[in-house]
Amino acid sequence: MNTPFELSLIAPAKLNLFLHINGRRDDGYHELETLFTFLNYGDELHFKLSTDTLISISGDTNGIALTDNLIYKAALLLQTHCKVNLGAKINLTKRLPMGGGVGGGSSDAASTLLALNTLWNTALSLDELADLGLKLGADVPVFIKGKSAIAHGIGEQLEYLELPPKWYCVVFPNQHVSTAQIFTHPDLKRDTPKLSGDWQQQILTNDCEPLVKKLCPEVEKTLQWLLKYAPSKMTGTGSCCFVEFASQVQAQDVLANLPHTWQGFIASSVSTSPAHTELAAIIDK
Ligand SMILES: C[C@](O)(CO)[C@H](O)COP(=O)(O)OP(=O)(O)OC[C@H]1O[C@@H](n2ccc(N)nc2=O)[C@H](O)[C@@H]1O
Ligand SMILES: Nc1ncnc2c1ncn2[C@@H]1O[C@H](COP(=O)(O)OP(=O)(O)OP(=O)(O)O)[C@@H](O)[C@H]1O
Repeated sequence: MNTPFELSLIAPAKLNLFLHINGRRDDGYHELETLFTFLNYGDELHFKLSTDTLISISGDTNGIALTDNLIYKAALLLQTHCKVNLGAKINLTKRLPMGGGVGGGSSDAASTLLALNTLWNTALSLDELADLGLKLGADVPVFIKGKSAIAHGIGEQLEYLELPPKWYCVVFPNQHVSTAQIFTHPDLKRDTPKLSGDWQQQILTNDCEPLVKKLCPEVEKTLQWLLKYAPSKMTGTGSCCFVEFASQVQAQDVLANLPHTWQGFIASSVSTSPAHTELAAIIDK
């Protein structure tokens, strides 16, 4: 491969198909077990190499200050860690709702690490990138590794598995939920026993759901409305809710009937992150 000067990469959404909280560590982080799948839908990032060391972001920055943006933080982390004397001009097309539980910020950070590791020729392994990514957020490693998995620990210990592809309708009830607020709330259920035996034979829930429904009536309304179509669930710490189907038309039907006050999208799930599929195609050229 000739090292490219620019490249585009998706930052896909994730869904937590279940999320069990098993306890709280002394540092405040929670021990959890959660099933991650990736969606063929996400933010779009474009990276252009620059020969100075500046890192800039244009496009849909949505009022996030440059130095708070997880894209910038990821780029700076890799630049510093590998002592890179190059920079990057990064453009963001934001499609994933922020504070929606679909992992947009973490996925942006992961795709930035993956793309710049190629453009800057830093050649870190996925394990090394995932270790760096964990400094930015508990969800970053799964996006770096790019395979559907049950995560243990705080979300960084990954047990990979293939999942059959499904179609999802994901609904954002126009309410942003702060992950930190949910994890610090006294009423959060934190005592689900760890999975043992075949996880597919067990009752799988999202332990954040009862609390988020109480704090955000709009989430409760969304889950109720979706129930007309299929069993509804919330992803991560909310606020997005989703229903699963075998076919695209069923997911499309839900989206077509969505009340105007909410936003939604449909997407198919994939066991390999589309960021990895796209990057492999670029590297193979
Ligand atoms: C709940 C999930 O969305 C499931 O996918 C993630 O585990 C959250 O991952 P994330 O957004 O990357 O999380 P971070 O940015 O690391 O942390 C956000 C906030 O959630 C809390 N947090 C996060 C993950 C975890 N296992 N326990 C926690 O208590 C942290 O205290 C922090 O205040
Ligand atoms: N590039 C970015 N995209 C989205 N959010 C960002 C970004 N950079 C920083 N943030 C901050 O991170 C917060 C959480 O963003 P994100 O959209 O990842 O939430 P989430 O989908 O609920 O994540 P998770 O499910 O991982 O908890 C935002 O409210 C925002 O302040």
